[in-house]
Amino acid sequence: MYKIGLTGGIGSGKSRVADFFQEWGASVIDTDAIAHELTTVGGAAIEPLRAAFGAGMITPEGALNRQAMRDAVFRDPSARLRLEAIIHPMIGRVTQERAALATGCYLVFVVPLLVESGRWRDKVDRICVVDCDPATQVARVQARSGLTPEAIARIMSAQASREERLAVADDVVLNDKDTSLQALAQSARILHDAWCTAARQRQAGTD
Ligand SMILES: CC(C)(COP(=O)(O)OP(=O)(O)OC[C@H]1O[C@@H](n2cnc3c(N)ncnc32)[C@H](O)[C@@H]1O)[C@@H](O)C(=O)NCCC(=O)NCCS
Ligand SMILES: Nc1ncnc2c1ncn2[C@@H]1O[C@H](COP(=O)(O)OP(=O)(O)OP(=O)(O)O)[C@@H](O)[C@H]1O
Repeated sequence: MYKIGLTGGIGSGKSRVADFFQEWGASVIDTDAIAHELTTVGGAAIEPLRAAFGAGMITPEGALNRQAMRDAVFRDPSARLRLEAIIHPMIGRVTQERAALATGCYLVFVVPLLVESGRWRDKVDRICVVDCDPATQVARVQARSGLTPEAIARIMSAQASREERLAVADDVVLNDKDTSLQALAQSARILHDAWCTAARQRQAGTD
């Protein structure tokens, strides 16, 4: 199956762009959503996280205390690495299981840390970056979550830079402060059409 790795910094608009591709017939696997499933009440990561970080990181209901974990890991890189060492292999396994079942004209993996992980280049046909200026990222995340600009800056400093992402991109969707949702849909549509064509050509070549 033709595979796309879709990435971008926090608040760049990855989920919005992935929603368009899904509406147009692609399969979408969102690793952020998988991380949330693993850390909700009864999620497979809860007990390993309780053992590694203590009961204070788990809510009375049995979900991950996201605010406490956010405060811990984006202030302390060693804590972030411990969290990632537990949860990333789990995310990887679920991602593989879902990819094996995927249908549609092509498959999109939404991966916030695609560039950082360095493990995706050989797993996808195209790397697509949703590109956004950092000030707009901060404004969008603030509007969505109410996090302070300082908290958002800490998260962004744990991520690749705009330049590092663009350096590995095969395709770029610009989604900066002047990009309307209509313009975003238009640029996404151009990529969708190109990927469908490439996927069909690949299929024809293997028939
Ligand atoms: C630290 C946690 C609990 C904070 O939860 P919160 O609800 O505030 O954020 P959420 O999970 O919705 O993530 C929002 C965005 O933060 C950024 N982010 C999340 N984890 C990381 C990370 N380890 N490094 C850098 N940025 C990250 C991404 O841009 C992501 O889209 C959560 O982000 C988490 O469990 N992170 C570890 C899993 C992970 O690495 N996820 C991202 C890639 S799959
Ligand atoms: N071009 C745009 N015009 C207006 N709002 C936008 C635009 N692009 C994205 N947004 C809004 O900005 C917010 C962030 O977008 P989105 O959730 O798609 O980003 P993301 O890259 O998936 O972020 P995260 O990494 O935090 O999950 C959302 O509320 C979304 O609706």
